[in-house]
Amino acid sequence: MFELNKLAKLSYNQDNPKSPYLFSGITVQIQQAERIALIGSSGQGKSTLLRTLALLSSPDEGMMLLEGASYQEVGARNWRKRICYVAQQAVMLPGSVEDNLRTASRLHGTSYESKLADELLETSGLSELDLQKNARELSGGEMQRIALIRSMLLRPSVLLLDEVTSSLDAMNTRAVEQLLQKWHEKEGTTLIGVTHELEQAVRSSERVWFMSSNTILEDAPTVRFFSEPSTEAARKFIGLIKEEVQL
Ligand SMILES: Nc1ncnc2c1ncn2[C@@H]1O[C@H](COP(=O)(O)OP(=O)(O)OP(=O)(O)O)[C@@H](O)[C@H]1O
Repeated sequence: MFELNKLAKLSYNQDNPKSPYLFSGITVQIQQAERIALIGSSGQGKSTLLRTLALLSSPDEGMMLLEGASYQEVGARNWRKRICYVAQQAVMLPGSVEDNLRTASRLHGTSYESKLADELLETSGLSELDLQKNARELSGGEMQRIALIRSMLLRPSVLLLDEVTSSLDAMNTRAVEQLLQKWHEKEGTTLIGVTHELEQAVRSSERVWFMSSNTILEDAPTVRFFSEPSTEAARKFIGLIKEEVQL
């Protein structure tokens, strides 16, 4: 369904003696709808990888295919309709919350599904929100959920989630996790989510992509990754986080 073949992005710092790449040699396949957690330490390029998958940044080498068609064949506009990136720092466009929710359908020429929007607002804990409110006056957590719903309304094949619950309290985090799980089951959407919370990765994925050494060093079922990581880097990473959690 979605395939990356030797995908690479050059680093800003070309003089780095270790590698000229931020990441390289990324070869993975997604055969059917999956929930994938993209994890790894800070600065590995997780966000940049997601942005590249959504064609918000171009790959420097390698190939990306969606249902057998390359990103060049599909074209940036159609590609971005089908593979949506939801940023950690949600960006609200000028206007009301409703204007924001309508943006994606307006841009892509699809119809706005107000009933679905209401359902998504309710399930993510935003049923009380005044849709005529200026979107830029929302709290960080409200903006994150509106940005997520704005993308979901496009019904993409792949949703790329960049720490989308980082501004939410525990209750709303769970609500959004459940919303995404149901969406994945109902719509068959593939979810690829960056998280720094390993418990969240365990709760909300069946597969892990572990980024280290400028690539996806491990690609494994979530349970196996956390019980028997096959590289020293992953063992260290899991161990460090466990220590932090105990503190
Ligand atoms: N071509 C590039 N594109 C984007 N970032 C690059 C590039 N080359 C080098 N960098 C650097 O690499 C890092 C990549 O940051 P990015 O946010 O993608 O990593 P991350 O793994 O998501 O980090 P975090 O977990 O802290 O959010 C940044 O420090 C950035 O300056």
